[in-house]
Amino acid sequence: MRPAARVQAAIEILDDIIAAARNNGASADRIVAEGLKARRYAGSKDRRAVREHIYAAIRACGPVPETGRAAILRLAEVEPEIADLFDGSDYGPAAIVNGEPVAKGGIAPEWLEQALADSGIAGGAASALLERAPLDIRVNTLKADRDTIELPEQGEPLVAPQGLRFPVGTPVESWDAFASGEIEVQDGGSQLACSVVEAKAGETVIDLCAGSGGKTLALAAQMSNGGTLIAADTNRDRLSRLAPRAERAGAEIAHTVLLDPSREMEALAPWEGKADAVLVDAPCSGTGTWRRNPEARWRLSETDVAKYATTQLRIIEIAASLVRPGGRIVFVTCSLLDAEGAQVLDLFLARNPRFSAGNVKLSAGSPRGKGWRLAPYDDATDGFFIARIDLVW
Ligand SMILES: C[S@@+](CC[C@H](N)C(=O)[O-])C[C@H]1O[C@@H](n2cnc3c(N)ncnc32)[C@H](O)[C@@H]1O
Repeated sequence: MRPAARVQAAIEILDDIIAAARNNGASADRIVAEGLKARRYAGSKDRRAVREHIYAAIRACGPVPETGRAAILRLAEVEPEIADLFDGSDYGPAAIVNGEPVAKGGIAPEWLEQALADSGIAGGAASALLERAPLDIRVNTLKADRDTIELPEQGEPLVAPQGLRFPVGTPVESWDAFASGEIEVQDGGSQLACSVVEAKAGETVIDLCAGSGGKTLALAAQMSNGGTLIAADTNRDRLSRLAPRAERAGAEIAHTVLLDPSREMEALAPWEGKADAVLVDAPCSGTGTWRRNPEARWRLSETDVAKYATTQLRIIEIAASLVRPGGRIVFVTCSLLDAEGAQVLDLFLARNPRFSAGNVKLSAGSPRGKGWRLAPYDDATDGFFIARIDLVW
């Protein structure tokens, strides 16, 4: 494909991404994969170039653009060489017309940019939300150790005790150490959030929103495979992906429990008042993970954020009925909005006087309200709100 044809392909695929974002349709990743598959004539270099144009355009537009063409024209403001490819040639985009609509730049839709600013994320801190994320792994201490593991490439050690960082695109999943479960792909921030649980061998620990078990595996390693580790979630599909991962990682203690979304305690009754620690890695808007999923910001509404906050509070209250006196809850969201972090924590503490905010002992991040925050700009991790909540009496 000629460079101009690649730009036209990006415009067409962006049109589908924009329509899907407006109608809650398929994810950008899936649309890009399908759009490239449909263009059989595109070679691997073409595919890479089209994909890069698409994601660069998504990052360059704040609010949802009207069209794919307007999105690429916005990208051309940041990367002027793109404008030269609007040459009206065969299979390329038509020449630019004076006064043609160009999508708006910025970080996100206006209301969301404001909500982030109100939560202390503005300027460089806001732009950093859209930078490309590096590739982090966690060395699985059930099978190896960061100090002695031998890998095909040398990673940069992270603040997270077993974390290593590699450049984007490093094929870690094809390494022997991945197949044998010695390493897991996990953002450094996510590793730090797990470390706040301080899970120990012999304890009873519940990962209440386990999903496909990224954090469960880290907890099993913390517990040296000793004790009781429950991985619960309401999503059958996600939870079913945990078993093969746990097997590869040698996480023998991880036991899955599928929850009914409105009657979670029915399946969790055996652990009522018994857990030493409950991790609530709650569903959220994901503003802290836009580096990996920049189109997510086009799908959010203020109502969504309010709904997430309500769900988060509900799930922490479920966790509260699971911990034993002296036990702890670790509440985590991958969002930088206070509405899904510090404010939810305040509300929970106000409604549950037997609990108090505990110390988050991390060597990265900074305090936010009664909790802690990791942010791409300051900490070079995904964005997280993390709080420890202790059951004091
Ligand atoms: C942020 S994701 C968890 C990611 C996972 N902990 C990991 O590290 O890969 C939030 C999870 O909460 C689950 N969830 C939503 N409502 C829930 C509920 N009422 N009880 C438990 N889990 C719930 C979702 O299905 C989703 O998998």
